Order: sequence, then structure tokens, then C-alpha cells
Amino acid sequence: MTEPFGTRLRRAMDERGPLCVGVDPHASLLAEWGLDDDVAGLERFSRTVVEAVADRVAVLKPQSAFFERFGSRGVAVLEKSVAEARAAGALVVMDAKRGDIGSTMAAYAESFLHRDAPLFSDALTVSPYLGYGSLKPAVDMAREHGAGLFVLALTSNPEGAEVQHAVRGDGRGVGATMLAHLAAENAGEEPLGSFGAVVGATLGDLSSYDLEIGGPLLAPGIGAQGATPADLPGVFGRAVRNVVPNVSRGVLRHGPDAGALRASAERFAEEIRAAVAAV
Ligand SMILES: O=C(O)c1cc(=O)[nH]c(=O)n1[C@@H]1O[C@H](COP(=O)(O)O)[C@@H](O)[C@H]1O
Repeated sequence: MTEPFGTRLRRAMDERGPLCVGVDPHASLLAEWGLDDDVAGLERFSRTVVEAVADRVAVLKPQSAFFERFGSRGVAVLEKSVAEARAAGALVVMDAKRGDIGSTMAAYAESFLHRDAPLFSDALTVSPYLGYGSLKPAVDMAREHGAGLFVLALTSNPEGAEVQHAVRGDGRGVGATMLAHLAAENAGEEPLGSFGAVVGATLGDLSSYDLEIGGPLLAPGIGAQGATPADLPGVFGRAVRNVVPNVSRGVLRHGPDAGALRASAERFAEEIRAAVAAV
């Protein structure tokens, strides 16, 4: 019986620190690295990142869009990257932001959360904006296969507010509603539930939200989007102990040298450790 994602994530965070490095092969980064904007460039980029950091960070988060751009051959590179990252001991969060009516969601769940799927990942990012209940097939599949979800609750981009800060008829905000659904999903799970929220590190003081969902909080926005590790306690308060801070371009811009990538990830990891320890 596979251990639940939350249990595996807690252990990885405790052993390796909570940093998540994003594998985001932007065309502009391929160019900066002196690589062609083609499948060979994509493969070289991804392999370099995985080899540089997958043996030391808790989580790698490949952004599927940058691989899908190249069609089936790009997806083949993604499959290989997931396998290599997992073999090196990192947990993989597939950033594909899926969300659809329940019957279609079941197929997305089979694609990423069934342990026999070629793209099986430890967790998947999903959008709850067809209604949280539409995610049920993914929740069920994740539970059965020891995987997890990260549900978009309060995203790092400024445009997210028009949806996520909207207030429902009962006075509760939409983002807060997603956090409450996740808290219910994780109830009783120790040491950490498998159903996380995405909450941007860019959002400033979130003390009006109940971030104690019993599961992890994936926090993108550090580096290129302007947030810093030192911001984390102010944004997350005591829930910072469950935060998985993501850095993509802030690390990736140091390539193609593997040593420089590793050094950058280690600097972010150390700054995060220091910031979290102070809470
Ligand atoms: O789900 C995500 O990972 C995500 C959610 C969010 O609210 N904001 C956000 O930036 N992301 C992703 O996190 C990564 C951030 O990349 P950098 O800004 O380069 O560090 C990208 O892959 C985004 O797609």
C-alpha cells in the first residue's frame, strides 16, 4: 500500500527542506542557455535541471505547457523528466492546472494520478473554478494511488483577485471557500494531508484567511514575480511550516551550469530555512 502523498511530502520537507524548484523551459531561457528552441533544447534543459537539483530538493514542479508546446515529442521529454526526478528522490508536482466537468476530470485524473499512467506524478495542480465538487474524481484517484492535489485557491497573479476575492451570497469569499473544502478533505490526516492549496507568496498579509487546512500550501511567486523567502512568515503566519515555496525562473536563470543552478537552489533553500525558523 503506497504511503499517502502528504506523509511522503512531510518527510521530504523535513529531510531536504521545503523548496520546490520549477522546471519551466521558457523559450527565452532556452535562448539564454545557448540552446535551440526545439525538442533537443528542451531535453537538454530539463535533464540539466533534474540532474542538478533532484537529489537535494523536496519537490520539482515541471510546468506542462512548456513541454506540450512541442507536441508528442515534448510530452515524451516530460515523461522522462518526471521519471528521472522521482528516481533521484524528488517528489514531482505536475503543474498542468487541470479542471473540467467531473466525467472529464476522471480522465485527467487517470492521466496524472493513476500509478500506472505514463505521466504519473506525486501530485497535480488543479483548478476548482468549475466548482470544487467537479474535482471529486481527482480527489478519489489521488487517495487510491497515494498521490495529491494542489488546488488553486489564491493565485500569485494580480488578475486572480476578481474571481478568488469575490464574495458569495453567504458572505464567504471564493478563495476562502476553496481553503475550507481542503481543510475538510484533510481532516484527521497526520502528519499532513495530501490535498494542498496554491497560495501565492506575492499576496501580502493573509491573516484574514484560515490557512490551517491540514495540508500543504504551494507558494509560487518567489524570485521573478517579486516575493522573497523573507516575505513568507508575513504572508503565511504560523501556517508557514506547511508551505512549499516554489522558485522557477529565479533558479533557472543561473543555468546552464549545473553547479550554478545547484548553488542558486541552495541559497534559496537556506534563506527559506532561516525565514521559517524565525517564526
Ligand atoms: O500553480 C502554480 O504553480 C502557480 C500558481 C500561481 O498562482 N502562480 C504561479 O506562478 N504558478 C506557477 O509557478 C511558476 C512560477 O514561476 P516563476 O515566476 O518563474 O518562479 C510558474 O510555473 C507558474 O505557472
